[in-house]
Amino acid sequence: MRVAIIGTGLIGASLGLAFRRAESVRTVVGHDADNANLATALTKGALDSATTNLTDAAENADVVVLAVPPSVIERVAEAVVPHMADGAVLTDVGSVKGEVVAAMERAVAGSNVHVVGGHPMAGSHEHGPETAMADMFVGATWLLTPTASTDQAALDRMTALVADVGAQPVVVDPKAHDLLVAVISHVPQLTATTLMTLAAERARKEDARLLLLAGGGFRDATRVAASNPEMWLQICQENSEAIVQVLDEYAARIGQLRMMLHDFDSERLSTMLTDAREARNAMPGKGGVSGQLVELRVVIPDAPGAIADITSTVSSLGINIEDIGIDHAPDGKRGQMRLAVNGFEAAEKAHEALGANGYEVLERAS
Ligand SMILES: NC(=O)c1ccc[n+]([C@@H]2O[C@H](COP(=O)([O-])OP(=O)(O)OC[C@H]3O[C@@H](n4cnc5c(N)ncnc54)[C@H](O)[C@@H]3O)[C@@H](O)[C@H]2O)c1
Ligand SMILES: O=C(O)C(=O)C[C@]1(C(=O)O)C=C[C@@H](O)C=C1
Repeated sequence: MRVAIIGTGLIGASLGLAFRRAESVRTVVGHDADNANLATALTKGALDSATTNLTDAAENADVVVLAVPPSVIERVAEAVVPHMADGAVLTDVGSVKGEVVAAMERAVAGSNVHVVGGHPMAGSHEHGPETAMADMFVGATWLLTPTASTDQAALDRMTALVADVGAQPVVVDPKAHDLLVAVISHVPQLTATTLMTLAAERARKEDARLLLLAGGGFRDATRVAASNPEMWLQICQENSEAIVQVLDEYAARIGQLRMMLHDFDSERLSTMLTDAREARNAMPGKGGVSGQLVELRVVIPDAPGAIADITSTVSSLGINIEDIGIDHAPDGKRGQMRLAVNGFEAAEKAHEALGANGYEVLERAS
């Protein structure tokens, strides 16, 4: 299969790297309006070939993936469709679907090109091809958003392609998609933004040391506040209706929480904290992991080879690291590495081996 990727930024280049390892993909051609991003994607090995001409990229492609910002999807779709092969599939990776899918369907009207909207639930707060990763979609959910007019064979083709890059395809209606992601992606981003702004302003006005005090909790809760503002402005604009609906509910819940604290209603507060804890612990982990994920927190010095020593100690036991992250201490001299492994037995073994190598380890179900 020949695939064209339009927009070789973070998601487009990651997809190119993943496609080039996928069995069903023979050739990956890329185009980007920014020549530097196109060249970086090519150098990173995300593309078999690159072209600065948009319509050349779409020529003879079996699948064209639009990995551009949501606001330009319609314009780019209109430009590529007349050049696409008979029966080809036009898809996208945009974070919003209702309006975007409708725009792509308008662009294919009268042609024999089939639209299947898509949205990988994986990414990062970074942007651009420099931080692209071949494994970005492994184990991630990939939402596919057919409509009443979607061709079943095109949906089947996209389902197989998504599975071929290691993701889990999930079919959902475009409007329903927008409300779902408002809850689990868009409002969380705005919450992180609000929290970060609050802390940064207090640090500026009251105590400059405030942000130095931040531990893993604040860092985890605000990571996505470092995302690309231009992209989020577009996401907010395109999904404002659903976001406002969820923000209203969120604001009402914050109001209830405030009242519980004001009146110190320990019973209701305790119920809320307990329910949230249970829901968080029951959250499905990384796709493909059938057992209980257990997190090991390992204190690491800021020294060459420390990360490699920890990961090789665990992998030499034949234990797969399912997830990994590092929280840096504000002084930059130490940090905590978070490793998730599958099951308590594996966690015990890894814990013991790391302890024997002199590392301080904390273990908990994740
Ligand atoms: N970043 C994430 O975590 C994430 C996750 C899932 C989906 N998405 C979606 O993926 C899409 C791309 O996001 P990204 O994070 O890769 O952004 P990015 O900024 O890294 O990449 C976008 C690329 O599109 C290019 N581009 C812009 N206008 C263009 C045009 N008219 N023609 C050709 N190329 C053009 C840019 O030069 C850039 O290289 C967006 O629709 C976003 O909503 C992002
Ligand atoms: O930063 C990350 O880890 C993300 O995966 C980003 C994230 C998300 O909210 O989950 C952000 C927007 C995209 O549409 C999909 C993914």
